[in-house]
Amino acid sequence: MLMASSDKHRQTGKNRAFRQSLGHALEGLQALFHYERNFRKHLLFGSLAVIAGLILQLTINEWLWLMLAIFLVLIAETLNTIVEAVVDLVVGQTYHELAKRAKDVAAGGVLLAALFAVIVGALVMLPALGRWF
Ligand SMILES: Nc1ncnc2c1ncn2[C@@H]1O[C@H](COP(=O)(O)OP(=O)(O)OP(=O)(O)O)[C@@H](O)[C@H]1O
Repeated sequence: MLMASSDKHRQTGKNRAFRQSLGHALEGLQALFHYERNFRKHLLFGSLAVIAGLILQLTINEWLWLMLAIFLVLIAETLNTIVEAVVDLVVGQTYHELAKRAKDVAAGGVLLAALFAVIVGALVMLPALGRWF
């Protein structure tokens, strides 16, 4: 369930300038961080992986895989949040089978991305740990 955020200017039309588009995109990231516990959790895991990568001195290829895995999870969280918001907007508190399917599928997408991140994490970190010791 998502919390509604207030739009100070109540804009419903198109953004007029790049700065305005960027501002709204940053507001979106702020909302993700503020309202989505799972997004914060994944951001924390991603940050820990980056710290581990710095300590283990990953190669450029290992960094690329790690960044792909981290951003994939965060983007999946973003899509999951969009689905939750739109479903809640459409059905509100009403139970609906399609609302359940949409939210469960969105959550499944996050799970797939998280599995990919665990696999990449293991494939990248284990050899790096081997080199470190
Ligand atoms: N309107 C609805 N109709 C039917 N099932 C729903 C509905 N809203 C939520 N659900 C079910 O409850 C689950 C949790 O929904 P909720 O909106 O609370 O997600 P959430 O806990 O915020 O998810 P996440 O853990 O991904 O942040 C959904 O995955 C779905 O199975």
